[in-house]
Parts: sequence; structure tokens; C-alpha cells
Amino acid sequence: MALEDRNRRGISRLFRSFAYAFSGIMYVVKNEQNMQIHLFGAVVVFIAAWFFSISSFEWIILLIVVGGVLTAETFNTAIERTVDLVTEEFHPMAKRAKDISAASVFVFCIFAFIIGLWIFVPYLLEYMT
Ligand SMILES: Nc1ncnc2c1ncn2[C@@H]1O[C@H](COP(=O)(O)OP(=O)(O)OP(=O)(O)O)[C@@H](O)[C@H]1O
Repeated sequence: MALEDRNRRGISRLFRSFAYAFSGIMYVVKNEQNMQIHLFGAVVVFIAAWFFSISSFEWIILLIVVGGVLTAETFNTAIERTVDLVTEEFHPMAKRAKDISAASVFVFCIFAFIIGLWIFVPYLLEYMT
């Protein structure tokens, strides 16, 4: 939000917030290769979910997990850019901050992968038999 908007209220501020958030999304999608990989994975998973006609409950879990991964990657990018703003020099604490931020995405992806297996393996086994 632009600094002069901070004390404003109302619908125009709300819409401007959406526009800023949308611009953030576009930045991450255009500039972060990992986000592009996550999005590709999400499309593949959604096609598989549609193909196997998974249950409503499984769809809800899938949407939460995919949303979580994309959100974690978005936060990770924000932290990387903030660290770059603070220093462009090599700094052990900058390394820590970026590595830990990347770790948060990695941890989420591991759990997403396990949940994905949990949902899809039974459908795959049934399909193959
Ligand atoms: N200023 C810095 N000081 C010390 N180490 C850094 C610094 N900047 C980056 N690094 C190290 O290099 C790694 C990669 O940093 P980079 O900023 O390229 O992020 P990335 O994980 O490659 O993200 P992306 O390429 O998706 O933007 C970091 O995880 C960190 O270990």
C-alpha cells in the first residue's frame, strides 16, 4: 500500500489493496522458477483429482495443501527480497534467513507430497487392477 494510503478508509483502499496483492502474485509467478514449478504441479494434481473423481473431502484437503505450498513460496520470496534490501553483501545471517525461509517451503512440500500419496495411491492401485 502506498504510504499516503495508510490513513485512508473505504472501498477504494480495499480495491487498491487487491491490486497491490495481485501485482505481488504476478511478480512471484513471473520471476520465481520454483513458483512456476509449484503451479505446474498444482495443475497436474488437479487434473489427476478430476480424472479419479476424488471425494469432496479429498478436494478440500488438496486445495488447502496446494494453497499452503503456494502461500509458503510467496512468503519465501518476500523474505528473500527483504534480505536483499537489507544487504547485498555476503552475510552469515542473510544466509541463515534465506535458508530457513526456503526450508519452510521444503517442509510444507514434504507434507504435501505425503498427503498427495495418501489421496492418490489408492485411486491409482484401483485403476491399475
Ligand atoms: N546476502 C547473502 N549472504 C549470504 N548468503 C546468501 C545471501 N544471499 C543469498 N545467499 C545464499 O544463497 C542462497 C540462494 O539465494 P537466492 O537469493 O539466490 O535465493 P534462491 O533460493 O536461489 O531463490 P530464487 O532463485 O528462487 O530467488 C540462499 O539460500 C543463501 O544460502
